[in-house]
Amino acid sequence: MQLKGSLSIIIRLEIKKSNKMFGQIATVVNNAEGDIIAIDVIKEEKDRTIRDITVNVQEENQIDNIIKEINLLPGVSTIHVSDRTFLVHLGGKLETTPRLPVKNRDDLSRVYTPGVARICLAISEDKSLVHSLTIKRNTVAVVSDGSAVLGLGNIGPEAAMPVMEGKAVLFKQLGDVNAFPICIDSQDTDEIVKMIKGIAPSFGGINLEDIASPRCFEIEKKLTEELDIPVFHDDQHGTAVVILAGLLNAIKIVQKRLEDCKVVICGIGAAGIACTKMLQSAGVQNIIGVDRDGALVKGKNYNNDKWKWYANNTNPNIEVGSLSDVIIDADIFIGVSAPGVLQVSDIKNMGKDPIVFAMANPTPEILPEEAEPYVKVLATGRSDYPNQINNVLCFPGIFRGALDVRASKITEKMKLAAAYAISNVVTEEELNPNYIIPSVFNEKVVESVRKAVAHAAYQSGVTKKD
Ligand SMILES: NC(=O)C1=CN([C@@H]2O[C@H](COP(=O)(O)OP(=O)(O)OC[C@H]3O[C@@H](n4cnc5c(N)ncnc54)[C@H](O)[C@@H]3O)[C@@H](O)[C@H]2O)C=CC1
Ligand SMILES: CC(=O)C(=O)O
Ligand SMILES: [Mg+2]
Repeated sequence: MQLKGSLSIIIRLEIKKSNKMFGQIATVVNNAEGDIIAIDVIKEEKDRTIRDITVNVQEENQIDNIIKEINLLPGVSTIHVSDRTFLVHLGGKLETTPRLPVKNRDDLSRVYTPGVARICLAISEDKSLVHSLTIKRNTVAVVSDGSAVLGLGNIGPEAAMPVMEGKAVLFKQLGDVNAFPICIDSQDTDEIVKMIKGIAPSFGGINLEDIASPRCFEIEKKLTEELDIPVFHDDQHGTAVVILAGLLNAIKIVQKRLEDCKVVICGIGAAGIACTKMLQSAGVQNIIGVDRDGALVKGKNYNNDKWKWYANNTNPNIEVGSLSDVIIDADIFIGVSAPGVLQVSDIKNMGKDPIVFAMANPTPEILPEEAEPYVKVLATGRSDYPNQINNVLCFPGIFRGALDVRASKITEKMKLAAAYAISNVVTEEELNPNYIIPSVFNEKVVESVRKAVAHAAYQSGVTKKD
């Protein structure tokens, strides 16, 4: 699969000093539409120089072109090529760090045996002490079965690991929540539930990730019923929270009311269904869901309970047909489906000042370059375009808030509070079509979400701690 989007490579070159070739190297890279962003001298010898050039390209096949052309230049040869994204993944992105040093026998006897036995016995007498005396209090499992990884599909648990590690890094960096990537080698609902219940004693929360629908709904429901720690399927609720946050601001720019808007959602899976429910909670009335076979409508027979619910509770005007049919006059398009599903001609048929959230990862439903001339507000799930609508704006803060008050669940009230908190980080003065949602690095985000979620948890009556 060829992926489009900023790729960064480092090419190590040997250049004979007798041939002054650097200008030609730059020309070759430029002609292949690569962008040289750094040059480092690795070694200087009398008759040769070794240099690393860092080049950004948009597509993988440009890399082969650049290397081929460079190797044709007299006196120049490539020693090796490394992909900077692969380099940051070498050895994984995480490690565990002890919170205290063990310097001598005295420390050892407290941290480990015999001293630790007293702590074990205390917890065995009062299980709730596990929250104050172990890592559980501040630790989340990021669990996937590898069945719906980003928009890449069912690529399996091993291939899901880099995404789960990435989520764990973000949990820690943004929310100071410890997180472990746990990829399970089973795609059987009951088996997954059993495995997660089995590891739950070690964790203060379970973040389900990239588990395909409809299996993800059943897994989340069973775990929520059976565990006393928050269980949160990020692709459903994290995404829905951030979409609502973005829409609350986008709608101000186009001066419409959510209640009056026609919203088309493409991809009625985990993210699409949760997003629909959240928008309904915020007052949207006319939502039309579209999947591979077109719009979901009342009266059609669906073999999945979620779609039956969907058909009966959305699309009030019973609009039928393909995405291109039902998108006519829509105010808002939300894509949580697959790359390239939306055409420019569809956007042209939308109502005045279209809002388009093309959120499939890593390649959106329409490329921003194509859509931009025809939309008023555009957002994607990616960090290399403005308006990144990504659940990373939600999950660190929502778990930070939930863990701080030892919430046993994440309720609708807590999710709505998170959405409003995220949207309110953007002030009236800052709001513009390229800034409807705060950056992931905006330090106010996690703190605002944390406070709002903790408060809503009290109001929902699900806290176990002041
Ligand atoms: N930006 C963000 O924060 C997030 C983005 N996403 C993206 O949304 C997409 C869906 O994710 P999930 O809901 O977790 O997956 P899912 O597998 O639960 O649902 C995907 C749905 O899209 C449908 N679909 C696939 N191709 C389609 C097409 N050509 N036309 C219409 N429908 C189509 C599938 O039938 C399925 O119902 C993925 O690309 C994922 O990366 C998901 C969560 C967060
Ligand atoms: C962002 C995310 O969770 C996804 O694309 O699946
Ligand atoms: Mg995901």
